[in-house]
Amino acid sequence: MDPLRHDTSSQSVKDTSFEVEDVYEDDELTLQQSNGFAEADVFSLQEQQPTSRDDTKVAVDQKAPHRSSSPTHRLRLSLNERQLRAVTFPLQSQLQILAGPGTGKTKTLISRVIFLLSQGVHPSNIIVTTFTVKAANEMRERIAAMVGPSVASRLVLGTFHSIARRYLIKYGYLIGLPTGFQIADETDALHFIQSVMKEVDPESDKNDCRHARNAISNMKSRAIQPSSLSALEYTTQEMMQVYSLYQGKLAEANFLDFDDLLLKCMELLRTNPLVVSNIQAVLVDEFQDTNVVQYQLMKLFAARRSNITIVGDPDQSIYAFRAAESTNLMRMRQDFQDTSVVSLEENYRSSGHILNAALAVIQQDTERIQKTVLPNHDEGHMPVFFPARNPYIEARHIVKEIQRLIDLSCGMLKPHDFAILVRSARLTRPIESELTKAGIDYRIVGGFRFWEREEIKLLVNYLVVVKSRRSPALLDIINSPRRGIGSVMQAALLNHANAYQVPIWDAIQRAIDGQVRVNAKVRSSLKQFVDIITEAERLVQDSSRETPLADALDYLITALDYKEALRKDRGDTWAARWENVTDLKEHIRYFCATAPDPELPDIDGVEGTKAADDVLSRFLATVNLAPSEAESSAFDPTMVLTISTIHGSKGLEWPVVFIPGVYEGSIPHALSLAKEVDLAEERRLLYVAMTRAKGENI
Ligand SMILES: Nc1ncnc2c1ncn2[C@@H]1O[C@H](COP(=O)(O)OP(=O)(O)OP(=O)(O)O)[C@@H](O)[C@H]1O
Repeated sequence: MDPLRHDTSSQSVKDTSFEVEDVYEDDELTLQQSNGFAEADVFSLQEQQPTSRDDTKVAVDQKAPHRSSSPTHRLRLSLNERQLRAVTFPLQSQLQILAGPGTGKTKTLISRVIFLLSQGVHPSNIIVTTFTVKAANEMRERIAAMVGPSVASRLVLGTFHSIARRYLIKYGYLIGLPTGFQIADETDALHFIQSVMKEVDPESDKNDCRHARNAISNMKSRAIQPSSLSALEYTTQEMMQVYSLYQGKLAEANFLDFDDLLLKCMELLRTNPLVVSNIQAVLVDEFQDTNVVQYQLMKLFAARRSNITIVGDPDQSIYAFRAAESTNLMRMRQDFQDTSVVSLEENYRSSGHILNAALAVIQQDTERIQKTVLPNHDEGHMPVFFPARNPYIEARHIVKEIQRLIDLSCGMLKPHDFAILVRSARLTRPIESELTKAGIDYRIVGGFRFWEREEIKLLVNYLVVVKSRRSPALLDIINSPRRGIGSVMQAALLNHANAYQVPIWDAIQRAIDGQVRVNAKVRSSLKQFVDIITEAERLVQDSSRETPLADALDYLITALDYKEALRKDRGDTWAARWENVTDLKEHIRYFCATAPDPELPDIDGVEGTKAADDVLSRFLATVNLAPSEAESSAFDPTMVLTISTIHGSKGLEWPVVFIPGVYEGSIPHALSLAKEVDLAEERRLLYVAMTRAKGENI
């Protein structure tokens, strides 16, 4: 048998007696067997189900001298009894690991992946979904530390969106998806909506467009198609028309928006289940925040063997505004009647007082399912409530406290041990200015994406247009940096394109050829613009170059005289902006040097497309799917404090956490006060924020 192809036979813990060497060619795993024990043996010891944690340790310790180097052995020692039970649960089962914050859900999920590998499941037959790209990267690193990077890199691990994209790249043709599709980010999607809204309702403004965008995305995350009858329960006839035209625009330009990635993948797997016939296990992190479509995708991924492990905490469901459905937990139990539930109860993160304070918040929700969360640590210090009269006093207090704690700990606590978690981005300004005054370095994550900075977005938009001339980003870059193609000229090009039903790019070409009336200066600017895009495209496609994408970016920066343009137009901020551009250059060089995810494995009986995923498309996809900051790593990371939105802090932890702006109108948000269900989500939000804190002594 080719070890790197899939075993399509079913497996269970009990019948998997072969050793890992038998299954993989990968050196990492076989090396780890050099002590003479198959990993499967190590874990199958757990099948004895020891009666207490101490018993477990004794049983393991007796064997320890023989296998102290085994990663799974080390892993097993670090798990408590319930975690171990969840980790070693039989294959071919459906398991919900439900637990409060800091109880080791993520750790347990990672350990289960290691367990599955030790049972002979090939990494490319395991799908693991995470909620963010950052979480996926961290998880892959932690798994790689135990089984080696080559095995870890073969896991199909990522967000639902990135996994869906990988399937569509390889098999999208089976549902008629043209190759080379691009992902429409929020700005692109809004552009498409705007052009549609102009047709449907010429009076519409930006707010209407945003409303339409949200309404459509909401319908898509419930798998409601423009044609479906039930749609009218959610929206109006006019909105359905906008939805339908919007889909047409996306298709015409060969774009998929974020929701489409999931919907198209669902269509692919429904009509061609063979493409996931190799999948032996599906694991889902942060299950409480999955929406209907993601739930369906999970089922489709697992269609062949129904081996599903999910971890979640209904109390941490904070994405209802994105149509996340905490009812998916019940749905799963209905769909899979044999679903087992393991609950973890010990909180290893927070000190007793922090945990109790957080529980006092969440327990106000009388509708929630009660569950036990017990502190594993001492009580520690009481959390502090500091009533501040205004945000400036609050910011000064926070920064003083940080300095005091660093001094008090004689430097044991460093800036990276602190996080400031905010309800919304606008709360950070006074805090940032106090931190700057105090000389404390900080990074901002979640909701303030590097990629959304103006100077970065512009260069990325150039690359988008290099990839796809039909991108709506074309109008964002045509006069930026300024080249005399102002709004009147742009409107003329747009009118021509609409009148002759041609893309704007063609209208530009026609203007250069003299078919559209423009003055000589504009013509020359248009020509210069077209030449820049064409040359950048040539460079990207030049396979004789080592780093064609990085070379194309360097060319763009030079051809646009970008440094000078920033200096001229961006006042005092130009130097900081130029630094970001330098970071982008470095990031792209690094990206070019990093190997892409290995291709999804070939499946017998179904042809996959090859080489559709060029370097520029891959880069643009990582930009679009990136959750947070790309930070310059020029400084000492321990000296950098974190500012994050609460939403962006999911799954993370710090010794000391500050939560500014906890007052009615902020948390809970003013818009949530009227409805109990919204209020409950606000409580969960505060609960998530509070439970990120470990306590200063931990
Ligand atoms: N059995 C254990 N023994 C010691 N420490 C543990 C154990 N299980 C988990 N931990 C530690 O507890 C902390 C929280 O673990 P983890 O992040 O996996 O929890 P979680 O349940 O996913 O948290 P959350 O849902 O709040 O993000 C981590 O520092 C982890 O290393």
